[in-house]
Amino acid sequence: MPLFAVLPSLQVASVGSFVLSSTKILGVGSWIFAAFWLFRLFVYWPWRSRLTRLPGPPPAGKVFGTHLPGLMDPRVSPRRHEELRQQYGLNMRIHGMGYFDERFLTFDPVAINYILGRAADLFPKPWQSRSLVSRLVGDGLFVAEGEQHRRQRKIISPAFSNHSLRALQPVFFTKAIELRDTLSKLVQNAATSSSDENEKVDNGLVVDMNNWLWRTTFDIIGLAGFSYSFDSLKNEENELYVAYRDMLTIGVKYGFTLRSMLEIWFPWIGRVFPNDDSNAIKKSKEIVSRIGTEIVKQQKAAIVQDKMLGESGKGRDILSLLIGANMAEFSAQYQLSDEELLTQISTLLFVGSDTTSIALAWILHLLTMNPDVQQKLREAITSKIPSTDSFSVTDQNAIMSIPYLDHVIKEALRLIPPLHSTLRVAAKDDRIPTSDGTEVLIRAGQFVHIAFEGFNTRKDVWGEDAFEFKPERWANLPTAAKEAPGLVLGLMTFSLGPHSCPGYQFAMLEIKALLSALIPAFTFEKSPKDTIKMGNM
Ligand code: HEM
Repeated sequence: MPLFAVLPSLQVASVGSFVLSSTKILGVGSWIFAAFWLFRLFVYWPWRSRLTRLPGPPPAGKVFGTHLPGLMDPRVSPRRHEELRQQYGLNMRIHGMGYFDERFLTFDPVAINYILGRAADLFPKPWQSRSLVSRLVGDGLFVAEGEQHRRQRKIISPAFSNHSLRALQPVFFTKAIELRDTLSKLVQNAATSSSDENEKVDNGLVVDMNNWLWRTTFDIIGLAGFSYSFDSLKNEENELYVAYRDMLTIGVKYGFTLRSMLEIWFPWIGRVFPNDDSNAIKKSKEIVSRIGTEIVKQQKAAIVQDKMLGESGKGRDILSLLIGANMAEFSAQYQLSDEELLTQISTLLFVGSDTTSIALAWILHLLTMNPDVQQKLREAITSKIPSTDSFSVTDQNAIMSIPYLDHVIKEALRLIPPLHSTLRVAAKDDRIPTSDGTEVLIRAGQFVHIAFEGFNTRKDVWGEDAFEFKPERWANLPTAAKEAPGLVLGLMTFSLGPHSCPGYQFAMLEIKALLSALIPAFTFEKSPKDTIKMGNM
């Protein structure tokens, strides 16, 4: 009724009553909209969901009860996943934002292969999480879906080939040695000076390894990614370094606020009501974009010049290989615009530095908890090369094929994957096959949780000691672990399918170079502050 009463009055309204009538319409419209959503949320969705048929933990509360905190918080999630798996099997139903939001949680290799193998079309990343990342780094490879993703992936793949990555090996070792020498100086200075910003303990020094590793991996991705020198190991003043670090720090903090969630649905809020955080992100993005555009321009010019001189392929960093592939004739149908090339720089910084530095920090942590493994690793490295002061190309190649080094890294990546899970959403109603031959019926719009850590620590695959750090297991893997299909390096850590990590070999080479410089030079112990304590050998 109110709707009928309002509509005619609109046609004859004076300015004043027009405002009044519009307000009424808005009010009524909002109520209809809200009623529609409530009906959809509390009646239609639960009614149409078929995940109810799956086993799963009881609802965590009446209306908005959720299982997410236990599954998303890495401090508790590994054990929680194991509990759930033991109680409900490989495939289960969980609740996301409330009882109405039924989601599919799976540890089943058949289901995961089906979902991630069709990620681009049938199970894309949810637009909400893509929008969060895209606001920081643009629509690069990590965010793109469908045809846009296929094109970008096709062009970027050759840059991650074995051959291309081997050519980057010297960059990894140069930076690894620089880090080692910088830390050595810190330890030596601490021994001779009476005061130091780092805390001295016994024969060593407490050092914030997170910070040093992040600076090193950032320098490496700058040089190997696009021949750009951040030199952050020397100081943290480079304009692009500061801009990117600020953007990421604020972005991660900002990403979990109510305002940021609202901005996902109503992006105009950020434009109409800017605040300090959104201004800082905007400023950082402008700097990244300005310097990134210059880098793309220079690289393009260098490639054109190389071609004219008949020296194509001189540039060996990821971006130049990418631009080279983009300019090649075979790629005409996949060609990326300059804007897309620019977003690949932000994407490389986003996915290529933090992940590796987090992995390294956890590896060092695990080595402090297992001094016997640390010692064995040291011996494995020093027995392979004559001197660890510098690394010849022969030494570098020898290091890359030390089995125990490989096993230590894979075991750490198994136990503590830097990205602990991924989320997908069903683009349409579908039937997901499972390993027991049944099918899970999922409705369009329902979320799928794939927990990398939960998959990597399945006791039925890895054995009762699945939660223990045992690099030796990689010398003789259980049959079930060997047989899991489609995995990268036998792990779920790098995901699988069309969105799997193209940088996994890059990361392995980089981590190997850094460990082989650090482990022979220092002993790492757990510090009283729970940071990693480091002492001279
Ligand atoms: C230990 C280190 C690393 C780990 C654990 C890791 C893990 C992952 C995972 C799990 C994904 C898929 C995410 C998802 O689908 O939700 C991913 C994507 C990606 N990673 Fe890595 N990554 C690492 C290092 C690197 C490095 C060093 C690079 C580049 C130099 C890189 C480049 C990428 C790119 C470009 C994507 C997006 C791929 C796509 O969507 O097609 N990653 N990574």
